[in-house]
Amino acid sequence: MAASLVQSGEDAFRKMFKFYKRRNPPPDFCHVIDFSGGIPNPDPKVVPAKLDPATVSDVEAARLGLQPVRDWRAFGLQGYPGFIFISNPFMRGSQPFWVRQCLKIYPQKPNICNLDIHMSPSDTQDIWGKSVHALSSPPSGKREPKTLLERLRWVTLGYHYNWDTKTYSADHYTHFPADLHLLSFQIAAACGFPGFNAQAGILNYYRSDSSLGIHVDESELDHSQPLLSLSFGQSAIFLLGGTHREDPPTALYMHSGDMMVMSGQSRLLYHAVPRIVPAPKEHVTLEMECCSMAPSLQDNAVVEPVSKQDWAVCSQYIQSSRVNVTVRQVLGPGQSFPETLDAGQAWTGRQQE
Ligand SMILES: O=C(O)CCC(=O)C(=O)O
Ligand SMILES: [Fe+2]
Repeated sequence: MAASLVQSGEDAFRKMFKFYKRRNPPPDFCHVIDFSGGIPNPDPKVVPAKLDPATVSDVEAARLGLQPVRDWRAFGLQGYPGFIFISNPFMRGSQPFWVRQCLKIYPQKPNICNLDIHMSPSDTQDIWGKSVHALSSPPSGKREPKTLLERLRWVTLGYHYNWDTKTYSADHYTHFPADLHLLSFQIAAACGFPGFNAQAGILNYYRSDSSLGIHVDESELDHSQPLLSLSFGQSAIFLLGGTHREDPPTALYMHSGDMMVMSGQSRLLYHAVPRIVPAPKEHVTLEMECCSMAPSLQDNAVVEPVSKQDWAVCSQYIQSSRVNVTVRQVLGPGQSFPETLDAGQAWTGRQQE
């Protein structure tokens, strides 16, 4: 049985991935679980998840642009212990701040992005600044070269993930953004993981035809801490599989503002994003009302108002794109990288090959 699956190359996960990626004819999305709204056809797998509202005060949540934890709509999935889906817990008008951070701030140096591979640091120094003019101008009708922002595919934060060796290393670390660190700390605390320490982040930038292949995130050395995932902009079909690559997955919609927490037995599950789909209209228009947000902000808020100019660029970008942020704790308390995993040596070795 296993041999025939391997021969045909069509195990259940790959089959499902191809099904949802297909353009012609487009797939039927009727089996994709949608946690947003009232869940008109509740899927029997979906169960309410219990959070811990006492761990995050309403004031602390509001500083980050989050609703009080008791109002969050959180779900689990039968058969996936430790998986928690939080359906957009952001206060209306606060997503634009996080979108702006993902597009304008987090791609800045010393963070690392895909463009660094073929460009010099001075060329990738100011991706936002070099892109805003073209992105704010009305289309000229001519074929314009893509801006750096449009060519951005990934950014790494904190311990920078090495895509070749699939490792993190002690000597490849830069300061993790404090605002995202605090947001992650509070989300994890509400989900029963007090003390979560965001040490690495990967931002993925998806265009409408992008996808992300089947993988498991296992490079972190401490798997007792959850993996957090936040999404903004257009929606995605997310496939959540099992502990084996070929296990059949469950398909979920991930909309703007939605969060996933993969913990416990679900921390090391295979997953993939076969397709980006247009966001339901009301999600983007209502949730992204940024200019009405300013009066409701507290004095010590982390979330700041986004200027009209910045928002013009961000809103144009997310009309056809999705940004996903995964946040990871790499090391447990007191843990350090083993000597043998010195990525400096591993890296040199590869270059000499
Ligand atoms: O885009 C997503 O929803 C998933 C991203 C992901 O799996 C990753 O960055 O490891
Ligand atoms: Fe992943």
